[in-house]
Amino acid sequence: MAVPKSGSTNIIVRVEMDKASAAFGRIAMAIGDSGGDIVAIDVSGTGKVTTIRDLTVNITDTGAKDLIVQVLNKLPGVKVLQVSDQTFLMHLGGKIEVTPKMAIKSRDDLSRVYTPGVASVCMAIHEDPSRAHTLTIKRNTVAVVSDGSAVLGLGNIGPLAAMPVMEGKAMLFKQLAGVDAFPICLDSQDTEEIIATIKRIAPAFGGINLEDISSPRCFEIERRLIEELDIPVFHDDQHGTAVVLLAGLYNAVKLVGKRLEDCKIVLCGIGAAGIACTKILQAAGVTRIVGVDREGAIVRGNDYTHDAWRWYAEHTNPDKESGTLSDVIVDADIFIGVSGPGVLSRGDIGKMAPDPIVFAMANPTPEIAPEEAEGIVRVIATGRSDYPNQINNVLCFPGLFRGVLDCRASRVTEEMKIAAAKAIASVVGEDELNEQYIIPSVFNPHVAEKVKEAVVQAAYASGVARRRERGF
Ligand SMILES: NC(=O)C1=CN([C@@H]2O[C@H](COP(=O)(O)OP(=O)(O)OC[C@H]3O[C@@H](n4cnc5c(N)ncnc54)[C@H](O)[C@@H]3O)[C@@H](O)[C@H]2O)C=CC1
Ligand SMILES: CC(=O)C(=O)O
Ligand SMILES: [Mg+2]
Repeated sequence: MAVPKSGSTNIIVRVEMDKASAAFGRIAMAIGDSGGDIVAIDVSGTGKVTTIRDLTVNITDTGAKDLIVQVLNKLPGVKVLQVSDQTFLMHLGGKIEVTPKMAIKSRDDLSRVYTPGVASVCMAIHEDPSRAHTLTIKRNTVAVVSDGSAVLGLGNIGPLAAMPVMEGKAMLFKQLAGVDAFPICLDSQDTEEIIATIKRIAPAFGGINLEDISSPRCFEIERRLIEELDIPVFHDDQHGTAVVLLAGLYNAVKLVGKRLEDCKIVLCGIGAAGIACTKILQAAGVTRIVGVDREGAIVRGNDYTHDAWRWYAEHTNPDKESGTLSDVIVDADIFIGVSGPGVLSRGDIGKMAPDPIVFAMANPTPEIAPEEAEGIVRVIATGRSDYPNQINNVLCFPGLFRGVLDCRASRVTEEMKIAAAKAIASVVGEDELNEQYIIPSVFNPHVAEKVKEAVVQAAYASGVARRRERGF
C-alpha cells in the first residue's frame, strides 16, 4: 500500500460501479474535487453488470472522507459499499493470534504433544498442581477481562465493542514484556456472575488484569477475586493508572520546584481510576485532594449513594470545599482528569496556583486539549499517544505483570505499586527532564524492564513472591 504523506492519511473506498453507466473518469474527478488523491486502484470483484474496485485515496483533511462518500454516491451507476481507514485495516480479522511454539512434524511429535504422551504430563500436574506453572502456559499468561461497561471514556458499550481495546492490551503485554495475554469480554455486567466466571477460568492463567469495568462494581469484583484466587488480580484502570500518574507527578513537581506533599490537587472523575489515583497520592503523602464528579465536589456530610464515595467524602477534602470544578480549582497546583472530554476550561486553569500542572487523562478525548491550554499551563499531559507526556497505564501493566509472573507473586501490594511508579519516573534522567518530557515514552525499552525489576524486588520485600530467586 502507498505510504501516506506526512500529515495525511489513506482511506480505502470500496465502490460498486455499474458497467453500463458509471465512468471512472468522473469518479477520479469527483474524488479530486473533494480533496482526495487516488494513489492505488484494485479490482476486488467483477460480475456481468457491475465491477467492484477498492480505491486507495490520500486525504489531508479528515472531513474529506465524508464529502468523497457523498459525491460518489451521487454519480450515476456508482455506489460506495464501504470506507476503511488505516486504523480499520489494522483491525481486520483482529490483532492477535495463537502461535504454537513448535511444529508437529511427525507421529512421534504428535504422540508427545498430544495423546498418549501428554497424559503423563497431565498426571504430573494432577499429583502436584504447582507444576502447572512449569508445564503449561499459566506461567506466562494473563487474562485481560472486561465486561465492556466503561470502555476508555466511551462508556457502557458492551463486551463485543470492548474487544478491540482488550486485543490492543494483549498486543502491548506481548510486545513490551513478552507476556501472553488473552482478551476475554464477558457477556454479563452482574458482579456475582463476573466473579464466578473469572474464578472458573482462572486455572489457565498466572494473573488476571481487569479492564474497563465501571465503578463502583469494579471495587467489589477486584476485592473478592483478590481474596478468593491465589493468582494476582489487578484492575488496570485503578492501579495501572494510579502508578503512572504518580510517576508523572514525581517528575512534574520536581520540574516546577514544588513538593508533592504540599500541593493542592483537584481530581475530576471519582470512578475506578479517580479513586485509585487518590489512594496512591495519599500513600505518597498528599493530603489536600478535592474530588469532583458530575454533581460537583465531594464533601464530607453529604449523602452519597455508594460506599466508595462515602469513603471518599470521609478521607479527602479536609477544608470541605464545595461547588463546581470551577469553584474548587482556585489555587490548585495540580489538576487530574479521569472523567470525560472538555471538562476543564482555559478559565479554570487561569484560577490555578502558579506553574499549573494539568494531567487531562480521559481517553480518547482529554478534559482539555493541549492546544487550548497552551501558554497558561506549565506542564500538560494526556492519555493519548499523539501528544507529548503520555500518562497511560500501558507504562505500568506490561512490566508489572512480567514481574509478578516471574516471581510468582500471590498478589500486588501497595509497595509494589509505589516501586513501579518510582521506576517509571526514574527512566527520565535529571538532565532530560523538561515540560515536554516528564514521563518516558511507551517505546522506551527501559520502562518495562525497570518496572519488572522494581516490582520483583518489592514483591520479595512484601513477602508475596512464591518463587525462590537468586539475589533476593
Ligand atoms: N490515561 C490512562 O491511562 C487512563 C485513562 N482513563 C480514562 O479515565 C476516564 C474514567 O475511566 P474510569 O475511571 O475507568 O471510568 P469510571 O466509569 O469508573 O469513572 C468515571 C467517573 O467520571 C465521572 N465523570 C464522567 N464525566 C464527567 C464529567 N463530565 N464531569 C465530572 N465527572 C465525570 C463519572 O461520573 C464517573 O464517576 C475515562 O475517560 C478513561 O479513558 C482510565 C484509565 C486509564
Ligand atoms: C488507558 C485505559 O485503560 C483507559 O483509558 O481505559
Ligand atoms: Mg482501561
